Amino acid sequence: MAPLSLKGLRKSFGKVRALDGIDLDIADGEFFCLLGPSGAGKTTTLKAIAGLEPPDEGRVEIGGVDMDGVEPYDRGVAMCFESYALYPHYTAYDNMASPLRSPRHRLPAAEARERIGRFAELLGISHLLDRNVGELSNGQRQRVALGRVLVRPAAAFLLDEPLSHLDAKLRQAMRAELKTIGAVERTTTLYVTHDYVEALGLGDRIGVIRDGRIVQVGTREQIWNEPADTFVANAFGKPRINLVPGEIAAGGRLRAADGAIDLPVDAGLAPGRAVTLGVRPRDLLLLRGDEAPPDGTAEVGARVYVTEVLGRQSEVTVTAGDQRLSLVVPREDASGLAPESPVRLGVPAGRVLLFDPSEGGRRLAP
Ligand SMILES: Nc1ncnc2c1ncn2[C@@H]1O[C@H](COP(=O)(O)OP(=O)(O)OP(=O)(O)O)[C@@H](O)[C@H]1O
Repeated sequence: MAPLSLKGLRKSFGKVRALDGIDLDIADGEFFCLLGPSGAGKTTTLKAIAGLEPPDEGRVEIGGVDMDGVEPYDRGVAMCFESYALYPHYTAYDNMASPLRSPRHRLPAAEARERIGRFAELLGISHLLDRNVGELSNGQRQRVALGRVLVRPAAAFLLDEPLSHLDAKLRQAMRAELKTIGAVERTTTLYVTHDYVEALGLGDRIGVIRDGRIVQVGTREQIWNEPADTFVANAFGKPRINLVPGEIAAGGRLRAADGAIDLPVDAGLAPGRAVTLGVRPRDLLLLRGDEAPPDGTAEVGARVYVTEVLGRQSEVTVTAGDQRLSLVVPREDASGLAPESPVRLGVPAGRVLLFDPSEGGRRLAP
């Protein structure tokens, strides 16, 4: 167990700047998720920590020790790649056992067997241990690869999309298992994903990375309720957050969607200032009949564009003024909503976020 600290990491591949000054502190025993789109620099960050891709500038510290000049196998980290590197002609058991047979991590045979058995059980692969890895499905191989990483006592685990090849149901089950394994082992873990559900479900804290920089670090509540900018707001939630151009009007009001949205705001912004209003689809209300909006909720007239059933809920897309908005409502509330039907929405003023339309869309309020 050890804290991880990255200071000003930079790395370029030719003209591509993969890391553009990564600063990150992960506490001892913390489960930290790094979320970002393809090409953001996630894998390069892990490789820099593991010592597989030395940074051009900056520093990696593990357990307070500067890793400059320390060979990968001396860093005490165990890394799991998305492209699991397994020995295809070995059994799953021998693949999991191989790190424990190396001189550096050798464990007494009985202890190794016990650990392998325990992790195989947690990962649901006990029945596969005698099979050659070459005969396994991608999802099974991925679990063996993960097992091979976790079985070895390490100062930190670096996991690169370790569940990407599992089907949705198994993925959900494994997320829960992983969290338990983390709690049991209490090992500092840096977990890389481009799946926001995974990040929200697993991370003690989450870091959002874009273009080789960390855009925001926070708990799931902070990232969800106070996204640093429109990029972070867009990265979490499906359907995506509604982002609507608007303007601060006189008397502390916000007007958006060509005047269709008119809300009181308490943002301390000067009238005439352009803003982007953000509101999540699950925060919008569909007002029924002549139901009055609850306190603190503004009413907005709209027309149904399309509805789509998502299990027990429905996504309703409406047109308000010159904008399309998505809302997610209980399925029964959306039944009978034909395209073009007029509807009334409730926009809770307390759930509205304001962003700067320029300056990278940084959040202005609350
Ligand atoms: N060995 C390399 N040679 C050249 N370019 C590289 C190399 N490794 C990474 N890059 C580039 O650096 C950038 C960051 O890559 P990286 O693999 O870290 O992203 P990522 O966030 O892990 O993406 P993904 O989710 O697709 O795996 C990308 O533009 C990538 O093409």
